[in-house]
Amino acid sequence: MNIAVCFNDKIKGIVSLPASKSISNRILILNALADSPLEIENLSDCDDTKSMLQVLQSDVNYFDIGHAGTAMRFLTAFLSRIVGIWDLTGSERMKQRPIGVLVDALNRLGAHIEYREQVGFPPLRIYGSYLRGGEISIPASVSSQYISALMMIAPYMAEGLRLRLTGKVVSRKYIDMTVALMRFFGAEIETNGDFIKIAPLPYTPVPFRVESDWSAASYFYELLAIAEGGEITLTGLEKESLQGDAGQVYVWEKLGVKSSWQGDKLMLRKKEVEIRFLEFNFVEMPDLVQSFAVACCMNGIPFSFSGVETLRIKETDRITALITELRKLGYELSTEGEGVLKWEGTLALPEKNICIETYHDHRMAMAFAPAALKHPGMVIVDKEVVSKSFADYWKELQKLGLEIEEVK
Ligand SMILES: O=C(O)C1=C[C@@H](OP(=O)(O)O)[C@@H](O)[C@H](O)C1
Ligand SMILES: C=C(OP(=O)(O)O)C(=O)O
Repeated sequence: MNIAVCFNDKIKGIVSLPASKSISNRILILNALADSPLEIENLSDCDDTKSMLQVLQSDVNYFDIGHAGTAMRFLTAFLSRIVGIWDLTGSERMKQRPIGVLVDALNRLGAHIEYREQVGFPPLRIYGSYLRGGEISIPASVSSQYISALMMIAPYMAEGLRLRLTGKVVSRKYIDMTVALMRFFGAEIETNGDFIKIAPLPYTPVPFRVESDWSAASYFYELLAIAEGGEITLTGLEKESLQGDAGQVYVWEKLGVKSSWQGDKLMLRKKEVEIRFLEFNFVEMPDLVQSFAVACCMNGIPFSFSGVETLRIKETDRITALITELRKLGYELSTEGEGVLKWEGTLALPEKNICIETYHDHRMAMAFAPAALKHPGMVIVDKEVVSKSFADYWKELQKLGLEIEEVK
């Protein structure tokens, strides 16, 4: 369904954030490997976690995990050590998202995985069996999810795993999250720069509560950054978070949103904008580029964002999507090589009837919605797309004064 969106002038309220999908999908894998009988508290109810659960609870051997990158990558590794023949596929977009680095690594460690269509991409046929393990080098510049996937099954490889990361390491904070969660389940891991050593020591089941999602928090920061005034309370977040996206707090401060903890609640308030230009490297927080790009344009703050090369292989090519859709609102963005997205302040005439395409990407819908503060009545295509990570997104925005009208 497509919707026209606008806001009442007062942005004030309490927002309940969804559980982290990254943590949920890791804990499901760790729990399954540990054969844990324990319930996971506050597991995400998002599509990507449902995709993961559907596979882990199933008794068939053909799985379609839709758009869920973590499910595709983590399950490829997980299934390669479960005896049986498994077919793993996903959405049309998933078939364009590379997986060769992970498949090559697993095959070198003793797995047997074949491509069903295009070499290097899903769908896959996985002949699950015993994994020998050992030492390998793996390129770390495409997706950290390949590394997390290998690491999580490493305690169940006969020789354990010694991983040498090569090239530029992207999304490293997600690797750190994997290390922390594995240790919580009793794994023995030594890290030394880009070398990771994991002992062949099975996990111990532990009770676990999933914290709320810091990536989802970004849309409320963004909303307040664009708004004239207001106050938003976010619930469920951890201050000492396992999520790298918690680092966004300091960047929003520059854009005029101050955060303060009141017990376990995070209060967001307006303050003066500190900068006229935002230069930031997003290599550790790739999922936040859309929120910051829209916020900066709406506030007339030119920017240069580096570390964005992996955005081309996410749910959509997010670089092209941002350039195309922000152009409709009157902002001319450009790129510099593969790794930089920038806005030098060049304006164009906004379109009359703005209609934002979302390209099956939850973060396009979520990041563009706050722009309705400046463009009331703009249309967002396919409102349901948000369920990939945040099914109640529109409901939470409505608490803050969003009005939604269904349109054709
Ligand atoms: O491990 C994870 O949970 C994730 C890692 C990141 O992907 P890349 O490592 O492909 O950048 C991130 O963009 C994704 O949303 C979730
Ligand atoms: C990139 C994302 O997810 P995934 O790679 O897990 O599909 C995301 O949620 O922004």
